[in-house]
Amino acid sequence: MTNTPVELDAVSKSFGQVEAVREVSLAIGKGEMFGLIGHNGAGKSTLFKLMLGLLPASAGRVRVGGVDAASAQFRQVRRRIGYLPETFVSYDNLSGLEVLRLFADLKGVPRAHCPELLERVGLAGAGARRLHTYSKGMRQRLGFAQVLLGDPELMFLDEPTNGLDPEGIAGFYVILRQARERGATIVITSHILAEIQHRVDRLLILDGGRVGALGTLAELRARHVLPSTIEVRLRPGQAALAAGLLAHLPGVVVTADAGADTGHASIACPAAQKAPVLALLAPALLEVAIHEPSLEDLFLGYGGKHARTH
Ligand SMILES: Nc1ncnc2c1ncn2[C@@H]1O[C@H](COP(=O)(O)OP(=O)(O)OP(=O)(O)O)[C@@H](O)[C@H]1O
Repeated sequence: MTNTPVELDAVSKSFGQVEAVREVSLAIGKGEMFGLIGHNGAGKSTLFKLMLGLLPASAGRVRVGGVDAASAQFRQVRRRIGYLPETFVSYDNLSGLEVLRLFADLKGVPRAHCPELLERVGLAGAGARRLHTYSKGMRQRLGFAQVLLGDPELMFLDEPTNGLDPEGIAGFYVILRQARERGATIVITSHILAEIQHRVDRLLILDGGRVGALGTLAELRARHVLPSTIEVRLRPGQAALAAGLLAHLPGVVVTADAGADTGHASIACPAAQKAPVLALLAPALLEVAIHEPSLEDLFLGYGGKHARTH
């Protein structure tokens, strides 16, 4: 695959009056783990379908694997892509192993790989069971096994950890890490922002179908100056004084426990003020913890405002 497996150039998609995706331009590099987040109705699934060639764009150009997604040659590229839809649905009266074999045939992958794949996703003992007996998490695991058939160079995973237990989630990310080690490119969506924020290289926050923000978590933090939070415990009687001590520092807001003197204060603080705050409090400081703005904080500052559920 090319060095830029995904290239979107001013891509838009409308369904009647609804502009689901609006002028999105984006390039995802080979080996990148790329996160796509946005509120319900922000356009994530539509963008996935555009990148998979399942929907034609209304405007703009979609190139995946170096090939135009609207062209006849794209069928060849699609064979090298793994896709996990938001809900993995298959034939309920087939066993897990039979379903996987079916997908192996469709992808042109030897059936002999199927039992090993079931084992990798934690379904070794359940391959002979029919799908209608599977739990939600087991279906998701089977869907993931289907994605891994043929070691795809590019994976699109739509809320892949939905329904997985904590052990399943940890195992899932181990498999993704192994896939990346062999050079795979991964595009992932999730509503569980804490889970993906330290796992993706870059993020796109879709806001009402548009690019709300694009970059690494560090870049987004730097660009959209959100305060860090410094939690401190000070010597007895000092917490109430902290507010006065820090009052002249621009942008610093102190919230101290009222009433009981726990010595605890929470300080919202622009990045540039962290060192001066700590220097001023140092003589009275017993404990300190610094929390940087999370992806959730950033998200609520962008697309979070614009949920679209119609
Ligand atoms: N086939 C369709 N026909 C009409 N409107 C559609 C169709 N598919 C999506 N939409 C609309 O396009 C917008 C974007 O939907 P999309 O499913 O891409 O959002 P999403 O970000 O994946 O949402 P969620 O987080 O809820 O899965 C929504 O307003 C949705 O109602």
